[in-house]
Amino acid sequence: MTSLSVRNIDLFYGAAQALKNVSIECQSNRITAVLGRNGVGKSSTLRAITGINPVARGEIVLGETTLGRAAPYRRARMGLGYVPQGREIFPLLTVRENLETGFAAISNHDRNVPDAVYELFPVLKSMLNRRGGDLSGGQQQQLAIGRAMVTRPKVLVLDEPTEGIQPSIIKDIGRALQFLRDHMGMTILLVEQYLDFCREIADDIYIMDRGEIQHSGPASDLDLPEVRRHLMV
Ligand SMILES: Nc1ncnc2c1ncn2[C@@H]1O[C@H](COP(=O)(O)OP(=O)(O)OP(=O)(O)O)[C@@H](O)[C@H]1O
Repeated sequence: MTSLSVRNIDLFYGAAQALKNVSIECQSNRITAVLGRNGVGKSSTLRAITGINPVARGEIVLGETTLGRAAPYRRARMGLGYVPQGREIFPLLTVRENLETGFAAISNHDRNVPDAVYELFPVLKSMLNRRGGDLSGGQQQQLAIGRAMVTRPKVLVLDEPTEGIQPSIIKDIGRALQFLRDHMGMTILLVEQYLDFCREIADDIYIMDRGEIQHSGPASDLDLPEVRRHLMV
């Protein structure tokens, strides 16, 4: 059981500050959601956590380990799984090959696809030899989560897993994330614009606006009018 702490991070793109003093506590075995409109800094937060973009200030701690300047592949080996925005499936590789790209982050004797991937997403098993690019958006999202599961993450971070996906598959994805929390001991952080999905599956919710955390607390205590005010364009 591993927690993830984001502590007082600042992140810049050139002179533009995208994140200001952002702190997020993801407790072990809980689902934490960061909600916010387009462009408020959600993806930047995940790119700081995964090490794709360096932070100018603050620290990120995975379990007991401060990540410092560790490269993304090292973070993956330490147990950090990442499902990027837009899924980043390889369109010309098969479903099986896409899943196997996760092997790069793990040691030789773990190089297999866990049964749980096919139990959670049976459609992947039936489409193993199809090209990634032939899958629907929802199937690609399931494949992206399956690929992250291949790396046996202790902490899984997901960038807008419901984006562009039909409601029935959103429900499947919500159930899958709850299964990973409840039965595989994963700590989950997701960023989203879809309030109802977060209220349904998250334990803790943070609201982000203009690069800053504006509000946080247990999902059961959400001040809905305040949250909707931050989510309005
Ligand atoms: N590579 C980059 N170079 C310069 N500015 C960037 C870059 N990536 C993001 N930004 C800017 O940083 C701010 C935060 O963007 P970010 O993508 O983190 O927001 P977001 O909340 O994830 O939005 P979205 O839902 O559109 O992905 C925005 O003003 C955006 O234009």
